[in-house]
Amino acid sequence: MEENPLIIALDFKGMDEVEAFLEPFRGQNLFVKVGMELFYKEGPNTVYRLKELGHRVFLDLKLHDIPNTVMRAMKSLAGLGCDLVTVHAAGGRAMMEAALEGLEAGVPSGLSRPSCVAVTQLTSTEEAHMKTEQLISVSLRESVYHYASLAKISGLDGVVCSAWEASGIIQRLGNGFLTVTPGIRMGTEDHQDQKRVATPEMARELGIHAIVVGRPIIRAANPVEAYGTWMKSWRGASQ
Ligand SMILES: O=c1ccn([C@@H]2O[C@H](COP(=O)(O)O)[C@@H](O)[C@H]2O)c(=O)[nH]1
Repeated sequence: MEENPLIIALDFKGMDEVEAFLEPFRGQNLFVKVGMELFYKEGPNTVYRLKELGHRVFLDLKLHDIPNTVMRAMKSLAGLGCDLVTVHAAGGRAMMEAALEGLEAGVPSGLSRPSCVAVTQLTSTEEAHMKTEQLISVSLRESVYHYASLAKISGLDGVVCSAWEASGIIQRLGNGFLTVTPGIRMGTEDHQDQKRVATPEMARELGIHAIVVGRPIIRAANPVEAYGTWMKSWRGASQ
């Protein structure tokens, strides 16, 4: 993964909106995230078009199914040429190993396989809800650390977690294991449905590898200006 990317979540209804959003960024190579809304509407052409425009693509479909199904699905996704994909760690070790097997089998010759990271606990989850709804009795941090260890043992490249758990994961599993963190907001912003949030400066200080930012940039009045401001906060003096 390129040094500490800020990944823009392209949470749009369709490619028309994506093209309009990206037009003012022409000439810049971004790292963008395609989620379920866009992929379910537009399909693989989304990835082909974004790659043609020179962007890196995080295809965030959060696969969670039986190992055989995930293996076969990952084989298809690897053929699209995306750079990063996701599974849910709750699917278990056999499922995560199957995901990697599928990615390795499906990657076009001459390309390296997409990195694969596991979602631990969604950044919209609070500890109280995790305990009552998932019946997990350990702390949310412990649950995230457990899922992260499982992902590492399964051979994955890293995890999606919140900034609140990231430094603990890096301490436990090493700096080579990626921490990708959504739930990033400037101090004064509306958190919307995000619960475990941090600012870009905090994320940088915690040693996080990549942040994911959607609405604060894609819904900004001037997205190019907003992206510049966010990059400055995220990269600090090195920007
Ligand atoms: O735990 C998770 C996993 C994925 N996401 C995704 O990241 C973006 C965040 O968008 P914002 O608009 O900045 O809240 C979105 O696409 C989610 O699907 C996450 O938020 N938390």
